[in-house]
Amino acid sequence: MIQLRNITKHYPVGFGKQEILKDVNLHIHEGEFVSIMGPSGSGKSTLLHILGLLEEPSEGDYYFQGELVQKMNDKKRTQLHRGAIGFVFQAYHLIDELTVYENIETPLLYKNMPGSERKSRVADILDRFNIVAKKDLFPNQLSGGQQQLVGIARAIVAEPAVIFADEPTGNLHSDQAKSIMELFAELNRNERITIVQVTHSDVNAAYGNRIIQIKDGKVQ
Ligand SMILES: Nc1ncnc2c1ncn2[C@@H]1O[C@H](COP(=O)(O)OP(=O)(O)OP(=O)(O)O)[C@@H](O)[C@H]1O
Repeated sequence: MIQLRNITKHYPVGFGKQEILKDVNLHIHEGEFVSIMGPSGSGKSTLLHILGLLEEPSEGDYYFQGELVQKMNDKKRTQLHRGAIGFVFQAYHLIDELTVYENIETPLLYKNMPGSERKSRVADILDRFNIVAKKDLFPNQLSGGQQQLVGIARAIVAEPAVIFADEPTGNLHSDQAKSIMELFAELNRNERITIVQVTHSDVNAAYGNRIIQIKDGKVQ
């Protein structure tokens, strides 16, 4: 599903450049639940952003579902963002001015889905995540764990093939973290959604079926 070949990423620093990712080769198959681990600053988020089409690599080839990402036009990338890819951020990134319901509905508005289908999809997700009673509240009226649930609900409402999650439980208590991880494991197992998470936690990594270690920008 995902293949990286000789990916590098560097940023200009003074007259030189700082290498963040060095010659990364990676294969992620459909249905895997992969955890990316490594020390702070080793390039985990940078790698995840490249995988999630939020950043461009400096060199190398990235194939997503068999297609070379560099050759995709903006329309195709936008399509992938709206359909195939869900991204979950550590800091939730919900829209403060929208209610829980509206936040979750947003990705479906971009897909030109009929109103009745939109309503039923959002209702299903609210029900499944046990947040029906919160649907008219705004993000700042929710706990961190509830906000992250909404973030995940928004990421999966359009039924993506893959979810990229950057330390999704980084700001949560351990019991909240546990329910989020159980939810990911269930989505992976029952709905065959491929999951790639960045985590510092061995406990969270154990929910997946493969660990990718990264150190100094290199996959070990
Ligand atoms: N836009 C940027 N410009 C310059 N350097 C950057 C930029 N983005 C990231 N870096 C650098 O790239 C390195 C790797 O950052 P990254 O966020 O990928 O690490 P990480 O492994 O996710 O770290 P952490 O576990 O602390 O979140 C860091 O040294 C960071 O300063």
